[in-house]
Amino acid sequence: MAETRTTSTKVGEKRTPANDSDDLPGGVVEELAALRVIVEGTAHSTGAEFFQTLVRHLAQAVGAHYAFVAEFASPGTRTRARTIAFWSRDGFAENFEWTLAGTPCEDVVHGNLCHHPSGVRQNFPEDRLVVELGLESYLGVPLCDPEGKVLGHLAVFDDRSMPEEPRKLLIFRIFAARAAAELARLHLEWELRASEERLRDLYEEAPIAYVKEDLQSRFIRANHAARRILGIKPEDVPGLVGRSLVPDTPDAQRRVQEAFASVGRGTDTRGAVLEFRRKDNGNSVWVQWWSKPEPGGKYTRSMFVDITERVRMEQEKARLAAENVYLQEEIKSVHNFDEIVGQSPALLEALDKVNRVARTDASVLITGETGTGKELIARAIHSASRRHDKPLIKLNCAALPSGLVESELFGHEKGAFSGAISRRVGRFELAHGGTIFLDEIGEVPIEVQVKLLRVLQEREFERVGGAEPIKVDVRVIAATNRDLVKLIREGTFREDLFYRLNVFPIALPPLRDREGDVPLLVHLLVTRFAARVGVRIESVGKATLERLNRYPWPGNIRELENVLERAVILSNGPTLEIDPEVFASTPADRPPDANPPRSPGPEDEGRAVTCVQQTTPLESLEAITRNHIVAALEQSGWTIDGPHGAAKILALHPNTLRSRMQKLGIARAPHEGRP
Ligand SMILES: Nc1ncnc2c1ncn2[C@@H]1O[C@H](COP(=O)(O)OP(=O)(O)OP(=O)(O)O)[C@@H](O)[C@H]1O
Repeated sequence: MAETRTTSTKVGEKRTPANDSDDLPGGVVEELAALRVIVEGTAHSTGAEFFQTLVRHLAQAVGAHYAFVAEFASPGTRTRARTIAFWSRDGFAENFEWTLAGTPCEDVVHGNLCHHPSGVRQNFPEDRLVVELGLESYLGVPLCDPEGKVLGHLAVFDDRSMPEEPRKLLIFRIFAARAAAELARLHLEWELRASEERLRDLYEEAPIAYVKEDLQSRFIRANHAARRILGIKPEDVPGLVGRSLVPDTPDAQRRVQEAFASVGRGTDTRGAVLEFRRKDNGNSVWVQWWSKPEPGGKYTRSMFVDITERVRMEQEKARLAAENVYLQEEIKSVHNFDEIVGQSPALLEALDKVNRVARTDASVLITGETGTGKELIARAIHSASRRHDKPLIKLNCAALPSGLVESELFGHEKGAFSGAISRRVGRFELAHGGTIFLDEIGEVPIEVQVKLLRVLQEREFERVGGAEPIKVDVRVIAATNRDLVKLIREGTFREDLFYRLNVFPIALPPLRDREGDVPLLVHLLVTRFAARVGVRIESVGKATLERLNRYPWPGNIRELENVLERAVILSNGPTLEIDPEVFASTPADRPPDANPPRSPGPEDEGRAVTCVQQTTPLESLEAITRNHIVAALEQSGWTIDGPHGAAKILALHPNTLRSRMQKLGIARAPHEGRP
């Protein structure tokens, strides 16, 4: 083994170039030349290129055959190193990796400058490189970051001896300082890149949607969640105008305008609720959206979460609430459609049509005078149809101010939003799967008729104030007591709508044309009212029945119901009698064919009204009942029980009378004493 002299200086010891140069008489020129080489050679390069330039010039400057700069092979373990640039005699050699133990570099990476002027081969027989290259000498220095942490090392070595020369050492140190600075810079850059990558991953994979956009809502960046919610591909992102995905409905536009107006102020803490259409399939998505402008004021960072599911649930809740209200109204009205009474050929013909059409989905137009049973027939069609377990939704088009008919039929989008989506569901949506019964169809305002026509033709419509088409599967049954053909002539009813509705017409005969049906109806209705009022009626007087039969019933069955209900309330015994006076001032004695009563229309309002006023109670039935009970009480001196009591006069059980008095709020005035 050759004699070796090893110098080892701990990193951090003060060995400045100035100290070394003091020992260098006349070496200044060479140092300057070396410095120039290093500055000029590396000034414009960084990274791998910088290190290549550095090792080449270093080898030249110190007159060694070999030079390399190396770093730790993996940042965690410091047992292996790899070269970043390796100058070998007269060219760059391939970089390589090696285990530090048993090599001259081992001591260097622990923070020491090591100089082996000779004998390296003998001292490090396990080092393959040393042996292969037949090395004699080695000079190595650790490369540290500003905090003193060793990042790698710089070494020159030779197959000749390398005597200790302070001038060479100085040059070597200058190169080392440059290399250390670049290595430290690279490490910082890597760390920065890694942390940026981590942030990018976080941004990209975050479950919340993030978008960077300009104040015109032009997208700059959108993370994965944002792209997924809006149905956009990565290549769609740059330049996509977010607002172009907002549907063109007044409500959606208003929301987005308000949201962007508040961006300058920073959006409110609850987040704006916005509606978008997905770019890929046009489906509706709802998001809760927050946005904050960047300090420069040119861009804004937006963040949103998908709340479509929540909104749908709220909409469904609203729909169910509307349905619930409607169904409760329905329950309150008594449906006796199982009791269509009559055997007149005219009625049987109508019922035969009901049977035929019920099985189909055809639209039906029921015509007939008022009170002929049009609604009853509509219900009968629905309950005999395949839709019977779905709702039958009714709308009396004459019962609403014309301005409300449209929103009642089709629903409307409501503007205000304070945490919940508020919209009104129309009758058509409620009837989905079932039947809609449009009573008094002749009263539908002409402007709404177009929309109605579209539902009939295309089975779709938009809510008032909405743009989204809504598909429905609804069977339409309409009814009217007006002459629609006349309305068409007058220009208040659309002909095309008429033909759409009139696919299957059913004309209900007026009661006066239903021969033999009056006695059957009288029997049914008297039994029903007697049970309801709580009186016992066994028969109807012969003369009364005759009068009922002869009377032309301009108000049809509804009028018959009213007359009979009043008669039952006023009845005094088991045989129902009706005062001939009830019919006296009516056209009852007139032969029906001579001057048949017509249903009241605007053109003959005066006559019809007179007729109805004469035959129907002017007061409500409740008022009549009340007056009648009070009259009986006054006659009995407010005595309820006993042979001369009011209960006896009224043929009621005393307890029934008491409860009825309580219900109607009948009480004796204080000065009349207690009953
Ligand atoms: N054939 C019938 N048998 C028993 N009751 C009937 C019959 N037809 C109608 N009614 C009864 O007569 C009343 C009026 O019927 P409905 O309301 O169906 O008539 P309408 O033609 O729709 O009346 P409007 O044109 O005034 O709306 C209801 O109480 C109904 O139950």
